[in-house]
This record gives sequence, structure tokens and C-alpha cells, in this order.
Amino acid sequence: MGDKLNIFKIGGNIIENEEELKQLLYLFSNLEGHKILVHGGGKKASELLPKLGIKPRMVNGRRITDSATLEVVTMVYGGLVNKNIVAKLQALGNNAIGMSGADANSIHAHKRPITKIDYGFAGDVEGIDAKMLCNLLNLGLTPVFCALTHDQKGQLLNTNADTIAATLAIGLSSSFQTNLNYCFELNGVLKDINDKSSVIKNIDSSSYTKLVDEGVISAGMLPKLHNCFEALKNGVREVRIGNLGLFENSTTNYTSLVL
Ligand SMILES: Nc1ncnc2c1ncn2[C@@H]1O[C@H](COP(=O)(O)OP(=O)(O)O)[C@@H](O)[C@H]1O
Ligand SMILES: CC(=O)N[C@@H](CCC(=O)OP(=O)(O)O)C(=O)O
Repeated sequence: MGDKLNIFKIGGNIIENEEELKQLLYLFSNLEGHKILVHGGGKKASELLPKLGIKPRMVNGRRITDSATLEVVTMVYGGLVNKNIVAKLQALGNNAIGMSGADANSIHAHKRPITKIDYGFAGDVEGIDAKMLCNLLNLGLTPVFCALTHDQKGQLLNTNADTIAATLAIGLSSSFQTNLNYCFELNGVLKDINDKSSVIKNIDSSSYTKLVDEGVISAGMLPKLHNCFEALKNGVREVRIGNLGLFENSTTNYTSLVL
């Protein structure tokens, strides 16, 4: 098996918190070896859309993306958020390169088929160009992915950032020993959503089902955990959810997922 690869996905709340983002990028830039950062920005988009007269619409944690919404998320995710993070990593001495799925045709996707719900220009991912990304990593570059993909016919697609992170991790797990980290504003998956210290240390497939049935896990955490288990089932070595504790060596500060 090849070198280690650390993939970190950062969520909207961290992106919005200047101090936390600064700390996170500092810790990320100090990680040894190959690394990839994936960012969302859903919160920023949801704040900006109404200011432009567009109503944000989410169903099951996924954004309904009409053409006006697509224009805004392209500007926010691919422009403002991505370029800010790349510039900050450059300032920390990391040779970061901003990416969407369209850049270098890195992620292959198609428009989500219309079933009961028409999600509009939302992308479902098929896979990645692992060889090209290995080459980028071996050049010493740090790819920074936003939540946009394309259909290879010229259409950009809004794509959940958690899914992009899992897809990259799966696609690169035969070339690298891949760790996937979901970094958000809490220290992990909580047993009691009102008690920030109630972090569940380990979740396996059967305790996951139980936690969902008990209603402990809800909202954005549902698709996140689904992506975690998909990654573990498909060759990713380690999957963890937490906050800045993910960068510490202690095992107490985050949730580890096991099959
Ligand atoms: N048991 C739980 N533990 C922690 N967070 C939970 C739990 N159940 C639901 N959540 C919600 O999931 C959210 C994280 O999902 P999401 O907003 O999609 O993350 P991200 O910011 O990474 O995109 C948390 O802000 C929290 O409100
Ligand atoms: C299709 C879809 O839902 N796309 C997401 C992409 C951004 C994202 O995933 O942002 P967070 O990780 O910060 O939530 C959205 O527009 O909200």
C-alpha cells in the first residue's frame, strides 16, 4: 500500500467562523504528507440567496438548485470560499490549488434524475480521475475542492460536499492509505444534541441503525454518516467526525466510524 493521504472536509459553520477557520487551516497546513481539503459553504449560500431575491430551498439536506441558485452557488463555492481558502493556505506555505469537479475533469457526475423531487442542477457523482489526482498530489500540490461538479457536456452541477469528500477518498484508497475526516462545529456525533460533551466515541453499522431509530441522529448528520459508511465499505482505512480535536493524537476528541 502507498503513502498516507489525509482528506478533510470542512462544513459551512467553520467556514463562517473566521477564527476557527484560521486555526483549522493552520493545523491542516502542518499535516505531514499528501492531503486534500474539501469545503462546503451551504450556510453562506443560504444567507446570500435571499439578499438576491432567491428563496433557498432544501429537501432532505440537499439544495434544490434552479438556474438562478446555480449561478449564486457557483460564485460562492467556486469563487469566494474556494479562493479565500486557497490564498490562506498559500500564506501558510501550502501549495494549494483550487478545484471543482470540472477542473482537469477530476470528478465525473451527472444531473440527478427527476423522481418524486426535482432537485434541478444537483449532481450525483460517478467517480474520479484518480490517476490525474495522484499526479497532482505527487507534484506536492494540495487540492482544495469546492462543492461543484460537471456533466462533461458543459453543465455545472451543485454537489453535496460530504459526498465529494467520500468519493475522493474511495477513488484514491487503492493508491494511498486514506483517512477521511469530517470536521464541523461539534466535537463529534453527540448522544444528546443538547450536551456538547456527550460525544459518541465509536459508531458501527448496528449502533448507527439504533441511533437513527432512536432519533439521536437527524438532519445533516444522516447523509454525513451514510457517506462515512460508504467510504469504509469501499476501502477507506479510517473515517472520523469531529472538530479541531481531529488533529490531535488522542482518540477521545472525535467519533470514529467502524464497519
Ligand atoms: N447526534 C448528532 N450529533 C451531532 N450533530 C447532529 C446530530 N444529529 C443532528 N446533528 C446536526 O447535524 C449537523 C451537521 O450536519 P451538516 O450541517 O450537514 O454539517 P456540515 O456543517 O459539515 O455541512 C449539526 O450542526 C447538527 O445540528
Ligand atoms: C446539492 C447540495 O445540497 N449542495 C450543497 C453544497 C454545499 C455543501 O455541501 O455545504 P455544507 O457542507 O457547508 O453543508 C448546498 O448547496 O448546500
